[in-house]
Amino acid sequence: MYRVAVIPGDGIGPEVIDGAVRVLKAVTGRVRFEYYEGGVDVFQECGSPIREEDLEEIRRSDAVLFGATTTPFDLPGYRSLILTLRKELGLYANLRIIPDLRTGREIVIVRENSEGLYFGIGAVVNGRAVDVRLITREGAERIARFAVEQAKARGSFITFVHKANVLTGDKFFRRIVREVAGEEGVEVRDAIIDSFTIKLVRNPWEHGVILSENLFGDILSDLATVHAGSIGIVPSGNYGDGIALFEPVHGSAPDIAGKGIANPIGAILSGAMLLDYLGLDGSLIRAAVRGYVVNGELTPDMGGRARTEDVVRGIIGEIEDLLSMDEVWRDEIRLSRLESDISRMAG
Ligand SMILES: NC(=O)c1ccc[n+]([C@@H]2O[C@H](COP(=O)([O-])OP(=O)(O)OC[C@H]3O[C@@H](n4cnc5c(N)ncnc54)[C@H](O)[C@@H]3O)[C@@H](O)[C@H]2O)c1
Ligand SMILES: O=C(O)C[C@@H](O)C(=O)O
Ligand SMILES: [Mg+2]
Repeated sequence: MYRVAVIPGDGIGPEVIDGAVRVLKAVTGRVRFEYYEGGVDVFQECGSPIREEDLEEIRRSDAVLFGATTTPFDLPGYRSLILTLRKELGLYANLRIIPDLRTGREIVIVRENSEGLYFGIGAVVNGRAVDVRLITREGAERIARFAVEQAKARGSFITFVHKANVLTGDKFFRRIVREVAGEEGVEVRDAIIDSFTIKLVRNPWEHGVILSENLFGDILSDLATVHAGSIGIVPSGNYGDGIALFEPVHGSAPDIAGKGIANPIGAILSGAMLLDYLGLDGSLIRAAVRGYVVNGELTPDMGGRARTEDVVRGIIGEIEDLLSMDEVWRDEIRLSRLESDISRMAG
């Protein structure tokens, strides 16, 4: 039995995570879900967005499923929960897969997740504000290795997006990416961040594996979601050397929170990535989502009139249909339910 720590967060986080967990339960009985709170309320109680004892439990889990939290602009000492978790769990690589669900094409973005301007050193002194943009050799090498693996797995190349014509850190980062990729025989193409935004708008599917530092990767990945039809359907995985965390790319969307219309597909596809990570295979979920999107009513962000609940039920219905049709999946699910019953009986 795998232990998955679930952190729904606030805003639409709990709404989409509820759907993702129900979909995961429909495809596997081999996961136990354990819920944790986090965010501003926890910070006000204990000075950290996540309780220390919860963090210890989360570290002992096999993976994390995360929703989203709201980050106030003016709360002294507060650092967002997701940035805190990325740092505490050593999640240095953020893989964001922007799907075109109708054609099967993808935009693949590898975002350095622990350094750059998000490292966390900043201060205002004597009327001057400074944020340090940190790039280390160790950080650049490990994210370059991660991107190389992604490129090799896809038989593709890397587009390294930077501002090396201006920034010292990016000149350094670029040299290291070329060294690491060169050793593995993976091609690296240069792209300068500002003009690359035009290419990402015009020819989104032609850039192999897009690799960038933290802030550029954050912005590029939100921009790229436009090609998926909505940010609400884009999943991501945060990886390190230990545990991994899966989350939709979107935030807490306060403008639609509580209305029951959040698109749950990004969270559901993050659940599929989580299953892949556990070695349980997320392809049944992906097939069900593709099947649903072709015929089913979508949420308003994608021009439809469906509610979150309709989409979750529709995808679970697709899963049930696929299971009734497909021998292999049916046997796999039966086996996983059997294993779960045995492990429950064993205590
Ligand atoms: N991982 C995280 O916890 C995370 C990530 C990004 C932003 N945030 C936080 O979320 C809050 C809101 O940020 P924002 O407005 O810049 O970004 P956002 O992603 O929350 O929302 C941007 C726009 O996309 C829409 N949207 C997002 N997800 C959707 C979904 N699943 N279905 C339908 N529409 C969806 C929203 O309604 C909004 O119009 C901020 O406090 C920010 O700090 C948190
Ligand atoms: O700034 C962040 O990293 C939070 C959010 O914007 C994200 O994309 O994960
Ligand atoms: Mg972002």
